[in-house]
Amino acid sequence: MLALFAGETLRTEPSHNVHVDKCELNYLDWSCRYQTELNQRHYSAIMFLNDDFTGGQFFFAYRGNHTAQLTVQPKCGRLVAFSSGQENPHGVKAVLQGRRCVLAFGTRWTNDTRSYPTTRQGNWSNPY
Ligand SMILES: O=C(O)CCC(=O)C(=O)O
Ligand SMILES: [Fe+2]
Repeated sequence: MLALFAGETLRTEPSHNVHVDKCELNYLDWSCRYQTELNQRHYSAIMFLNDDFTGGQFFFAYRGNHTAQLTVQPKCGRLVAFSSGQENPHGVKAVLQGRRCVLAFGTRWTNDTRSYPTTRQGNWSNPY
């Protein structure tokens, strides 16, 4: 059953599909394709900037499917931080009403100062 409150839109598709920040997921076998790019993320964080909307929960998904394992209710000032690899597939449920604002951080912890190509070249590999 789906309850709809005043002003909400009927929307069920996620606002942000389940994904992994560090790599591109192949949804057929949930394997990861890594980029050898300097912008590859190691750690991610999301800061919620408001909570005057409905829906839009952040969730960590079970590996291998798109359902929520752990849901985080957006709250202004709340920070969710996690490592960016395959261990943390996540997404955002449908925003039903209002505007959802977040600040997304991505960090890369490495002493590696080599420069990497900024475009995908051939097969991707994980240098780490
Ligand atoms: O908006 C969010 O809560 C998550 C966004 C996200 O997962 C991302 O930018 O990679
Ligand atoms: Fe993400």
